[in-house]
Amino acid sequence: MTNDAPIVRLSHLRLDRGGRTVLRDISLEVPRGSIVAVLGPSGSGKSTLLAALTGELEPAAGSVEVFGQAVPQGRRALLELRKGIGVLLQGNGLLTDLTAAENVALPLRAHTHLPDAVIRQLVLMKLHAVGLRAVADSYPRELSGGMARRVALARALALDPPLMIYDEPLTGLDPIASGVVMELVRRLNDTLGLTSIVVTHHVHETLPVADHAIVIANGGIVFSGTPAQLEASDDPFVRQFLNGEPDGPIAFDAAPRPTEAA
Ligand SMILES: Nc1ncnc2c1ncn2[C@@H]1O[C@H](COP(=O)(O)OP(=O)(O)OP(=O)(O)O)[C@@H](O)[C@H]1O
Repeated sequence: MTNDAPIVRLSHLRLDRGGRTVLRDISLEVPRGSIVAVLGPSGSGKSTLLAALTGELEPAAGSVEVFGQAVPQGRRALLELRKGIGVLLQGNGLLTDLTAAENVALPLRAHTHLPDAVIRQLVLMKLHAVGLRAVADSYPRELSGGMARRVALARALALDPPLMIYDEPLTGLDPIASGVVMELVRRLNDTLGLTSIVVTHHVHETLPVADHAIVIANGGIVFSGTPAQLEASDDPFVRQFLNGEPDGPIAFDAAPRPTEAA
């Protein structure tokens, strides 16, 4: 792929789950080096969109390209693709009986044949990148929530993936820890030359570090533009979402919605 080709390209994508259309006509290009925020209320389909990026969910229509290629369907090709995508899942997913360093080493042990001493050095570099080299030998229970999230981030970076996906990276964090994590997301993106997709309903913490934002609601994209354009939008969907209002044009899960899939 050429240098200016988008890292991710979604084209008229439709995603179904459980016989129901969750998202329809989703088109998005994520340029190399950018941070794109995917925003939307609970149940709007953010995790479903991520599942399509990692190949867990096949498109019902349209296409998903990552690194200039359609997301493959074969197991082996998918594993290869996923090595290039660092995922920070909701929660930390740290193994509690392993130290921070041992947690960060897991992907290196699973996917490389590097000697232990080299793995240790790489792990310390990743922990240094998130400002936590000093806690390499601490266990997750000895870390604050924000520190544990950063260790999980170091683990997601272990294999030097060009694309990072953050799924609700701020869940359970206080405002200060949230600020630290989001600044880290921006700094790592820029210093390591990454491209990042941040899926979240934490709009106000995420917009300051994002280059582009989309809002999904009612099964589709209701906004796509810069954070400044989002803040200035007077679209009723956008205003309802930004202000966290229960009543408005965004239908929440309790309301039935038409399906294409059934
Ligand atoms: N495996 C599944 N089978 C059937 N329906 C599903 C499945 N997973 C999700 N859904 C439905 O798809 C819709 C979107 O869910 P999704 O988890 O993608 O939303 P979300 O925006 O990530 O929500 P949250 O912010 O609460 O995590 C919901 O209505 C959900 O009930």
